[in-house]
Amino acid sequence: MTQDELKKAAALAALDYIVDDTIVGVGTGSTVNHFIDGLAAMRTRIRGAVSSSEASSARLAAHGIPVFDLNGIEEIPLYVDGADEIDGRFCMIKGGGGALTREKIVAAVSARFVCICDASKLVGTLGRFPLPVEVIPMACSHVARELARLGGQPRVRENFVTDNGNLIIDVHGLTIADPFTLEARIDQIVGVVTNGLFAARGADVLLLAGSEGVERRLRDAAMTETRI
Ligand SMILES: O=C[C@H](O)[C@H](O)[C@H](O)COP(=O)(O)O
Repeated sequence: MTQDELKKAAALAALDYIVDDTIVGVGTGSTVNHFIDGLAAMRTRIRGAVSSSEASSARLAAHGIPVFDLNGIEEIPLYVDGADEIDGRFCMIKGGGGALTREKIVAAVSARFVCICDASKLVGTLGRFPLPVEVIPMACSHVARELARLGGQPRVRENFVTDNGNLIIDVHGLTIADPFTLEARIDQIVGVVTNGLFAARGADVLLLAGSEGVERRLRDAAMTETRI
């Protein structure tokens, strides 16, 4: 199977987690696009979605799925999103598509985070994928210097502006042994909006697609594994 076929398999497995008559939290990226396309067939069973990016909102709307403003929503039972890397503790690097801030916001108010990935995303230690950091434009040089002090090689993402009108610095060369501490440390740098480490709010369920099928891993059940 190609990587895209694996992404689709993981995405479609997440449809089993849909709760009828609720609002679904929807992430961003090529894996999530398959989820949105699958969700279209179930749109009469849900009230609609809260989206983490303009791109996902447009795709949801094109399928006739209502997209709600998060501020009007009290409860999101389920958030479905991909990741650039995920480790054994279900901490993730996200933001390869630049949607990390809205993703982190929607994930923060969702009861359950289901991460959908092809098997290449599972790593022992986070950091091979450059860590995205969203920054206020006027603080870009300051934040880059601070990130270099933490041991990374910061590079401003070229020709890219986030949905929030900010810039992304991708930090290369990090070996992230303690994602919880690093996430909090980077957030303390003045000018940082969000960083792409999702440790404090990691995934609850991982749907990992490989050549043998989609493996479901649960963080809170001592890494129980079942084939589905
Ligand atoms: O900003 C983008 C998101 O964090 C994505 O979930 C992440 O980059 C994974 O994307 P993809 O599903 O395209 O590999």
